[in-house]
Amino acid sequence: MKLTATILPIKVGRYSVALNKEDAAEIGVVEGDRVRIARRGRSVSASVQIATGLIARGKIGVYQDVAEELEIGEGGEVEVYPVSRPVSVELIRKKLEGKKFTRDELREIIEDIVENNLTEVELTAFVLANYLVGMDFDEIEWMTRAMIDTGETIEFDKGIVVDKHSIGGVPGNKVSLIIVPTVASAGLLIPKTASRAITSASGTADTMEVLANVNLSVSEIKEITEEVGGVIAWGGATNIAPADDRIIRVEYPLSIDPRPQLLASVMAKKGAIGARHVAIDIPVGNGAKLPNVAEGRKLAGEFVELGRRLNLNVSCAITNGSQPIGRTVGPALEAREALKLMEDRQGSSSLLEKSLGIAGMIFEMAGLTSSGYEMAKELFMNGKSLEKFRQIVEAQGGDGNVKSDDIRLGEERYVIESKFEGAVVDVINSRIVKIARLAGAPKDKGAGVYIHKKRGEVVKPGEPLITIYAEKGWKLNNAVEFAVENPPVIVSGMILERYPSFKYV
Ligand SMILES: O=P(O)(O)OC[C@H]1O[C@H](OP(=O)(O)O)[C@H](O)[C@@H]1O
Ligand SMILES: Nc1ccnc(=O)[nH]1
Repeated sequence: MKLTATILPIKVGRYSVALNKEDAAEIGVVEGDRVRIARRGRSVSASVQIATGLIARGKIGVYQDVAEELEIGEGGEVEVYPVSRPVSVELIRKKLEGKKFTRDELREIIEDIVENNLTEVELTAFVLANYLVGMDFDEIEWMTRAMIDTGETIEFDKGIVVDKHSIGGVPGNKVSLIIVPTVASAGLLIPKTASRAITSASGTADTMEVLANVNLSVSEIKEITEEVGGVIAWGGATNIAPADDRIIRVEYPLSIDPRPQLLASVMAKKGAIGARHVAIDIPVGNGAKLPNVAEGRKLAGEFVELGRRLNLNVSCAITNGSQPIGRTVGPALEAREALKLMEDRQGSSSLLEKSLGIAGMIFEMAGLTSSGYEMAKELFMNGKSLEKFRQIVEAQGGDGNVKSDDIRLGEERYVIESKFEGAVVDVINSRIVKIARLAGAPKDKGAGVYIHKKRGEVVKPGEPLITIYAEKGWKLNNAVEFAVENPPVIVSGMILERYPSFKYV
C-alpha cells in the first residue's frame, strides 16, 4: 500500500511508524506488528503504532529514526506492506522452554537484533530467556562470535593491543579513566570501548563523555589509538558488536545482566578490536553482581575459557565490590574524582590501588615486566598517566587542559548528616545507585552522590554522610526522599529496623 509520510520529529531509538486504524486494517496489521517500509529501493522493518487521531487515512507517521535511515521527507511516498514474524521469535520461545540454541540459530537471532527486526518485547524475552534458562559454553561462544561477525572489526598493523573491561555492578567504578592512559603511556595500544550504565548510575562511557566526545567511529578509534595509544569510546556509537548496545538498552530498565549476555557483551568487544591480552575486573561482595570470591572465581574461569576459545589471553582481577569505588557516583562527579586523582597523584585508596593493580596486571600479561603494580605506580606518580589522559581527551575532541575543578556539578544539592556517633559499618551499593539515578544520573551529567564517609570511618553527629547533587530541583527532592527513608550509609549503633513498622530510623 502506498502512503504519504508525515514526519514525526522524535527519535525513539528503534524503527517505528504510526498508522491510521483503517489503513492498518487494510494492510492487515495491529498495534505492535511489523511492516516493511520501502522507498527508492531501500527498506526497513518497523513496528506499528495505531494513532488514528493523529494520522489521517492515506498518511503514515514516520519517526525520525526511519526518516533518517530511508531519507524520507515530509510528504514523501512510501510503500508499506506487512511482514511476518522473524523466525527468531520461535527460537526465543524454544529457549524459554529450556532448550539449547544451535550455532545457526544464534547467528539468526543476533542478525535480527542488528537489523532491528525484533520488537522490544521480543528482545526483552531473549534477555529474560537467557537470564532464566542460561546457556552452555558452546552457545556463549557462538553468540560472542555472531556478535563480532555482525559488526566491524579493527586490525592494527603494529603494536601490542591490550584491553580491560569490568563486568560492572559496583558504583563509582571510574577506574578505566586512569587505567587506559596509564597503559597507553607505557607504549601499549588500548582501544577501549565501554558501555553506558547498565546497573550503575554511570558507565565508563557516561563518565568519559563529561570530558570528551565518546561517539567515535571505528576508523576514529583506530586513528586515535595509533596516534596517542588509547581511546575511551562508547561501544554503542560504533559498529563494533552492534548487537551489544541494543541488548543493553533492554537490560538497563530491568537492571539485570544475564551471565551469557555479560560474557558475550564484554568479550565480543575485545575480540572485535583484536586484543591480545585482556584484563577483566570482577567486583564481588554484597550488592555487587556476584556475592563472593568463590562466585567471582567461577566467572573468572568462564572468561578465561571464552578467551581461550577466541584466542585471547585473559586474566581476571576479583575485586572488592561491596562498597562504591572512591567517593563519587555519577558522571561529572566521577570524571572529576578520576582527574583529580591524577592531578594530585593521591586520593581515595580504593580507586588508586584498584586502577594501578589492573594496569599492572596488563603490563605483566604483555610481558613488559614482572612487577606490574610498581611499573604502573611509577608511571602514575611521574605524571605520565595524567599527561596521556590529557592527550586522549584532546584527541577525542575535548579540552586537553581541563582541570578537575572546571568540571561542573549539579547546582541543586542536599547534605545528609549523621544523627549518630560511631563508625560506618556499611555503604549500601544499591541505595547509592538508586539515589544517584533518582537525582538524574547518568542522563543529567551533574547529578550523583558524594560519599563523605565509607566503611570503617568514624563519624560524629551532624557530620555529613553523603551529599546529593542534581541539576533539577524535583529530581533532588525525589532522591532526598528516598535517601531519608533508605539510608545508604549505615553507622554502627543505628537501629537497622523496627518491626512491625519496618522502617529505618
Ligand atoms: O556497573 P554497570 O552499569 O552494570 O556496568 C557497566 C560498566 O561496566 C563496564 O565498565 P568498563 O568499561 O570496563 O570501565 C562497562 O563498559 C560499563 O561502563
Ligand atoms: N554486559 C556488560 C557488562 C559490563 N560491561 C559491558 O560492556 N557489558
